[in-house]
Amino acid sequence: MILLRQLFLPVLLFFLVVAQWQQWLSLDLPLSTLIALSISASALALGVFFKASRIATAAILLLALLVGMEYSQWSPSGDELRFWLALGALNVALVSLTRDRSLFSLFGLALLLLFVAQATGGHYLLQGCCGDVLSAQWSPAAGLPLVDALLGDMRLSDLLLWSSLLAAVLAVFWHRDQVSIGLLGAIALLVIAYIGGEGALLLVTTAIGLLLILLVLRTAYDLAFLDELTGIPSRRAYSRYLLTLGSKYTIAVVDIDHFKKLNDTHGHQVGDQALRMVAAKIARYCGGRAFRYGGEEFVVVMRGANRERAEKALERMRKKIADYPMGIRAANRPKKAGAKGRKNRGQGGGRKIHTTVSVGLAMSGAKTRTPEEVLEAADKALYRAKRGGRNQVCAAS
Ligand SMILES: Nc1nc2c(ncn2[C@@H]2O[C@H](COP(=O)(O)OP(=O)(O)OP(=O)(O)O)[C@@H](O)[C@H]2O)c(=O)[nH]1
Repeated sequence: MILLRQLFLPVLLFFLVVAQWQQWLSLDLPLSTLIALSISASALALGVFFKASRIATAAILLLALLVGMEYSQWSPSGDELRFWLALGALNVALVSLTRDRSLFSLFGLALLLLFVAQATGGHYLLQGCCGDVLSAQWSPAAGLPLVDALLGDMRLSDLLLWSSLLAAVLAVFWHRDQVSIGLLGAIALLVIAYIGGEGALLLVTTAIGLLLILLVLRTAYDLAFLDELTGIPSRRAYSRYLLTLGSKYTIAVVDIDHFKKLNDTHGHQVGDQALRMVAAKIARYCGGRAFRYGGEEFVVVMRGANRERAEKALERMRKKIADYPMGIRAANRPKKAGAKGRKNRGQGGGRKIHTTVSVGLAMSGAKTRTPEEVLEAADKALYRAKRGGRNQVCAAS
């Protein structure tokens, strides 16, 4: 597999050179087709590069559709085009339901083989024996009026298309991530091509290619700038955000109290759970931008240097965290579902704990001109909050 991964790009380039030389591929195409092809190929390359295999696989399907249209002698009827679009949409939905795995894994190769088998099988079936199947409609089934009403006017391709939309919606609920939302968007665009026919195809494939590129870039951005554990922006994002600040701003440092004790008493998993809970509350109630600075420390940046407003927001945030009863997960929590598993899940035997935070804040001003100086002043204020008994907000004097 490693050899395959390393040889992928040279082999692809070699194939392109040979294909051009042998005139299997011609670049003598309309500009709009070349643009659509280049955008889809770029989405594929970015997907492979950033290991976003679901996006890369969707790009492969898109390229297959474009290449099929442009390079084969195939000029599809309306019914045929709708069939291929619906089959493409179904495969995108299938990809959306899977997890990101390397394209060069056995699973990735099996998926590619499945696409090739579908393309060849479908092509020969439609050209050969079974072209009629495309225009065939549902024949009423005895005693099933609801099914008849639902499937009444549907052709095979309609059924494939609606199933793919349904599967993609399921994938969104299952994964709850932006890739599955993006792939649902790609299927919605395929629906437009399905309705618009050949005239809409190039525009739609170009739009899907652009959507896939944006999706890879967004995923890469999140990898670089979001904290993996808590999901809020990381220290790197904080450094970037500082570059956008004007001269008046407030920085607060938020630190979880007695976090080492919490880890020692309940274990690191519960510690992580507390970090996630606190991060979510800070992001929601802090009144500015929240970042995980490192360990159990967060920073909040607010535009403007209004001490009263900042203190009010941070005090509310502190109280929300202190009042939140966090149900702790039992270390011996059963993995399998079942009556016992359900009873203990998320409860740690029914126990709730309360976590508190201490906050120090400082504003930019005559003595604190740079963000580093403001952060240092906020850190000193935090130290006073800890010394003063924790679970409080202190402002730099
Ligand atoms: N579970 C978990 N623990 C972490 C993580 N990062 C840092 N820690 C722990 O955070 C603890 C920080 O402890 P201290 O700096 O002594 O602070 P504290 O116990 O909160 O004490 P005070 O700040 O004085 O209230 C250490 O035990 C670290 O192991 C993490 O990502 N997950």
